Amino acid sequence: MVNARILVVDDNKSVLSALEILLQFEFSQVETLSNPNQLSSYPQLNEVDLVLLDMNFSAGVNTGNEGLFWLKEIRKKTPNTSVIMMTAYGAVDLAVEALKEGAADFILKPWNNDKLMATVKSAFQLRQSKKEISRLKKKHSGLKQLINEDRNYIIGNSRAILNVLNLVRKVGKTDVNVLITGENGTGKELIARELHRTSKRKNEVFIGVDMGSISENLLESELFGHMKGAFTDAKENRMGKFEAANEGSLFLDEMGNLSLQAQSKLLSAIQNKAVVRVGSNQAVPVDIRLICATNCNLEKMVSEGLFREDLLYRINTIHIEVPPLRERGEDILLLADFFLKRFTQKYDKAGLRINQAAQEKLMQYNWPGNIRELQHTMERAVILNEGNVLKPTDFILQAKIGALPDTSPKTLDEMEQQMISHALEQHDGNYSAAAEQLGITRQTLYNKMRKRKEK
Ligand SMILES: Nc1ncnc2c1ncn2[C@@H]1O[C@H](COP(=O)(O)OP(=O)(O)OP(=O)(O)O)[C@@H](O)[C@H]1O
Repeated sequence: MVNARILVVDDNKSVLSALEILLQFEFSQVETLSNPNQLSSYPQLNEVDLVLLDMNFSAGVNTGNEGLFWLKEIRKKTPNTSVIMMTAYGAVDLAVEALKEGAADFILKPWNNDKLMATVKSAFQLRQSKKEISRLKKKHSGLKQLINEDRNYIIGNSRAILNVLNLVRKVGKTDVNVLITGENGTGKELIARELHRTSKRKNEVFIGVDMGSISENLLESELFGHMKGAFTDAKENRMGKFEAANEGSLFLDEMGNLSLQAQSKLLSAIQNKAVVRVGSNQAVPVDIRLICATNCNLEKMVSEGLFREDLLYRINTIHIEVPPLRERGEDILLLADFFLKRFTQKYDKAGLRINQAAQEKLMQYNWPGNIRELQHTMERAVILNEGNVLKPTDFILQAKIGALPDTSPKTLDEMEQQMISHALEQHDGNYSAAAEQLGITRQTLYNKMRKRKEK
């Protein structure tokens, strides 16, 4: 028994009862109606799965117009309900017209029971498939929204970041491939998301792949997908990131970590605008906007034979360089404040602020880990602080020597700056104590700090 609600509309009572008896064998709910005028107020018509509708109601009239009229009415009221037309006059042109108006199928009277049942069942299945498609479409668009959710804002007021954002706005609208370079933690992924958000693909997905974290033997299947049985763990067919990003943007991070073999496979996918799943020999076309990122100098890698020049040429139609945080001095406090707000909210520590000396400390540090390091530093400070004020000692800035660019002072000026920072840090931002340790007056220390800010 199929769980479906079916309504038969015909002014001939014997047709109604014959069809009711027949259909009840297969369908759980069969209802009948002899007057189509009652269709407009029929209870929960939108929950009827299928209507079997006569084409001619007024005695002696057989143009089919009445049936077509009621077909249109039903389609208007409940577009998802399937309608099968019934007529004793098998005019083909009438059938075609009804189908054009959206009827699911056509039955001729007198009907053959088996044929009628087959027609009704397949119309019902079609309706179920349409319902499923519309449910999946809704789910798909909900998922896309979730994936693209705008969780991150690009904070910054420095000339350097404003230039980058300006370029993003210009390039975002186009469909060109973009290469984003910059040190770790400078915000390359955020820029990539912004490019997607400002593009015409913004309602499609943004798929990110960290090329550095995928092992060589899995890379091809991750990017291009695989067929069931292609290798031991391939238990079923799976699409890769290229196919998943179809019509959207594909962000390939850590491009400098790709082996030459992987580079050549990637190049062929980009050139052909198609991928071949591992274990298949069929090319699947893909339409993606490619955004790549790296902290490596790919040009240098090309000259050393470590990166394919033709691949570099393909991926860097536009090159965006994201500046390190130390070159965006005026953004440090802006970002610190942004993260302070985020983490005081997250850890329920409203009212926490950063004092002047701590601000100096943040300003003077050179942030080798860039914005990610600042973000972690702020989070740690907010978690560990037990008062209302974040002081220099709350900020543990311990750049690991190996991971640091060379920060040893190269000029007298730099050495002085480091000594001042160190003294302030040791004395928790207390200017008098720091000045005493440095063997200068408090005023001289102030003057030096002021001059430094003016530079
Ligand atoms: N301008 C910014 N405003 C606010 N948050 C930022 C900004 N730039 C980066 N961030 C945050 O800093 C963190 C690091 O950024 P992101 O991951 O984009 O850097 P990345 O350059 O891609 O790093 P990696 O090279 O390590 O992949 C993220 O949490 C990001 O949200």
